[in-house]
Amino acid sequence: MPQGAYWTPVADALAHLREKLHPVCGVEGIPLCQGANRILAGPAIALRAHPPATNSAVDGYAFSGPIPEGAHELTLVDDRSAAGDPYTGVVPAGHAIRILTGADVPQGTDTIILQEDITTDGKAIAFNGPLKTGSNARQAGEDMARGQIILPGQHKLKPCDLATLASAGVGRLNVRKRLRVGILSTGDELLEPGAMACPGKIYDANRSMLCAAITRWGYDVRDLGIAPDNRDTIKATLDQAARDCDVILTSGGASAGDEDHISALLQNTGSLALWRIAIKPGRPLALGIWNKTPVFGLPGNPVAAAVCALLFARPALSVLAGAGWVDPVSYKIPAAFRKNKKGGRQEYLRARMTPEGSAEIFGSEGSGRVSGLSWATGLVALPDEAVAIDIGTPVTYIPFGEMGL
Ligand SMILES: Nc1nc2c(c(=O)[nH]1)N[C@H]1C(S)=C(S)[C@@H](COP(=O)(O)OP(=O)(O)OC[C@H]3O[C@@H](n4cnc5c(N)ncnc54)[C@H](O)[C@@H]3O)O[C@H]1N2
Ligand code: MOO
Repeated sequence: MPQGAYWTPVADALAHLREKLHPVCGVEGIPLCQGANRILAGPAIALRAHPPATNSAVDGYAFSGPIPEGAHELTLVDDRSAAGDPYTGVVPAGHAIRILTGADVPQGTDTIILQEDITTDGKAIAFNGPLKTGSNARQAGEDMARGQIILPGQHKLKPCDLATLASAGVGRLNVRKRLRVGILSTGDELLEPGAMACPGKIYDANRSMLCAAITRWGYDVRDLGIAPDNRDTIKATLDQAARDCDVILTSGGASAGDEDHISALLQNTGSLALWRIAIKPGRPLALGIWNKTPVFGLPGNPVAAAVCALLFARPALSVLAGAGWVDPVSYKIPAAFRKNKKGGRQEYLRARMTPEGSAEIFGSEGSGRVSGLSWATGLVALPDEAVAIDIGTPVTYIPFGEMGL
């Protein structure tokens, strides 16, 4: 650790964000079909029981149970109950009725036998017991009761949640308005991807990555482009962005070099809350406020920008967007590598899980080695303190998928 500066521990930086941030997005009503990735403004209540009526889980025959052990014969009612076209009469005792999967179980019946388990001449069915009452029937409300809370407020909706809500009769949702996230790259050296290459220039890797992550997280991306290393231009860009966005993510210029304008500008406003974090990669993360809008000054090196976005921006944006703080889900798996880590800062290594279920790491820890981000399927997180990792030592693995990527 370089001397002469204070390095905020990762846990302190996360605690600071968690304490200071609060939801900034209003509420709007939307149709259910647009709900994926949106955040519920309040609990979702089942407007209808699911299933709404007891229905059949199979194609077969319905009758009144229980049926004792032995051979049985039941006379068939000359009708049927089908999904969407239920039988509305009453099935008399000692009778059975043809029933199809999903059809309401008619009055006078409560038990269904699979069509494969009977023989029939079209007038009666013959089969062997025993059958318990309720066999092959899906009871009304067994999945969701009317009035039940089916999803809590602050929940970010997954595609499968839309099936749950639809089944419970919910057609419209009250959700948080989408968080507007500005993404700005800074640096004279940056070119738009695909532009004519020239000496001294590199392609902007961070903006596409960050814009895509923001979209995956369900937020509204405001692409602020590339700003040159000119303090007035960056200042004007931030002024406009603070009007158009709820939060701004920048990359580059977060350190303390002559052209590191983001940290300098935030420092000038007196709002640079956190700057140097005890983390590798990502040491010069600059967290501040620009005209009341939170700014995440991510480091320029793409790997550091990715790690800081996942570790700090993701939970913070989740709070701002109304979904509350989210910790990444991690797994303890054996290391497939050796490393002697020094104490003082947390380290995040590009990693992937081997077919045997252990964690291998990318060949280089250089935070400009962007290809390692594509190689990896997640990160191995190493603690602040010194650790000696040998093959088989349990390490913390966080799949990118658990961080919404
Ligand atoms: N004296 C010190 N120097 C540096 C320190 C330090 O603590 N003291 N930290 C180093 C670390 S660690 C990092 S990370 C970088 C971060 O610095 P900045 O955030 O100021 O980033 P830049 O200097 O602007 O850029 C760093 C590096 O990344 C490239 N870059 C920037 N933006 C992009 C982009 N959008 N796409 C692709 N590559 C990008 C840039 O060209 C530089 O190579 O500071 C160290 N120095
Ligand atoms: O944050 Mo830097 O990327 O550690 O090299």
